[in-house]
Amino acid sequence: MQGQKIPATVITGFLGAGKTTLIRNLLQNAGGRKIALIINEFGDLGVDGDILKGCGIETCGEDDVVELTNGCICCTVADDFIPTMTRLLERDRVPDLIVIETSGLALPQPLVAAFNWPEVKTRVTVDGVVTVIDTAAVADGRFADDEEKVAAQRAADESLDHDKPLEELFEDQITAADLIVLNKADLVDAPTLERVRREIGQKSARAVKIVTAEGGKLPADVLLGIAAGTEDLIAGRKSHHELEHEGEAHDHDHDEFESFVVDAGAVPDPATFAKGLSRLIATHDILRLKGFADVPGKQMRLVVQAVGKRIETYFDRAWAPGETRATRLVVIGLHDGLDAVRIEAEIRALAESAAKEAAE
Ligand SMILES: Nc1nc2c(ncn2[C@@H]2O[C@H](COP(=O)(O)OP(=O)(O)OP(=O)(O)O)[C@@H](O)[C@H]2O)c(=O)[nH]1
Repeated sequence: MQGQKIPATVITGFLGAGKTTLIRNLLQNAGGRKIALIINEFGDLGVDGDILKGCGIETCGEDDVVELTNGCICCTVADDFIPTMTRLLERDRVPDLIVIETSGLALPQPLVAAFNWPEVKTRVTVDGVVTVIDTAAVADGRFADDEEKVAAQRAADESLDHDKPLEELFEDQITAADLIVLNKADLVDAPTLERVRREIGQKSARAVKIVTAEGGKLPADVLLGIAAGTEDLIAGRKSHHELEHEGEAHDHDHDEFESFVVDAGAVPDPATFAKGLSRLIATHDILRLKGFADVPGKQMRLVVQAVGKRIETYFDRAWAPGETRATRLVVIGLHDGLDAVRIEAEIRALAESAAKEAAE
């Protein structure tokens, strides 16, 4: 029994798996529950929080969305997460439910362990850790790290301890799960979905429930009310990093990943811009690119979302009065694979050439 503690649901999963999309859907089906959201992102541009704030769902006002952008939540527990939780719990009307979206690069373990801190433990319990998976990316082998590349990196720098960044992080997020969502089921056929389900089932040491979803659409009852009390169990779900450094005082970091923000000019022709971005993403092996674009003559803001080569653009809301219309994109990739100067110049050139084409 968890008594009257407030349930908190942790939504984790790799970059672009569909965490924000799933949360948006959950908010729409929240059945009047007052939900507070804590959103953590890798990169200096708060895109997810901004998208959720802009979604106009009644149960979720601007005050109910707290963004943590000072790095991955697993590394900023003491400085960011605990104070944020304390402030939430001091509010006049405490939420019925807290939903936490981790960054796509976060290890869920340190975050869940933080629910054992005295400030939080008496008031909140982790209802469940929901791990969202991009089924199409798994099917494409995105998380099976390139063994040759890993070996070359280690040979060049013996001190590297996170030698398989993508694969390990992916496995750590599965290890922490109380529920696994195979999202983007629409992008694969039925046999592929079954293959991925088996693969993920094998990676999970415990018999964790696996469900499939398209567009993160799942009934709220599937995601909520798991009543796992995960904070009491997390010590048994160690990450690769914790296993490697057991008994040592050792901080982990995210040095193997990098992000930067690009400011580009207005984009009169979103379709041409998106096509160019998709080519650029493939050339530079960018893991994730997202942000907003200014399309002249349009009242609405354009959202740009890319996960690997797959790119999506849509208008989400009108630019607010006083808000500066701008094109800003965050780019995330592996540290040794990103040439930030070139990528920035190429994105700017793409916006310019899209502008020229529209003018002709
Ligand atoms: N085809 C398809 N696309 C999806 C699905 N779910 C999400 N997407 C798209 O995938 C992209 C990333 O979705 P997000 O919900 O932003 O992913 P995220 O996990 O929050 O991303 P990060 O916070 O950057 O790690 C967006 O373009 C979504 O529209 C799905 O089930 N099918």
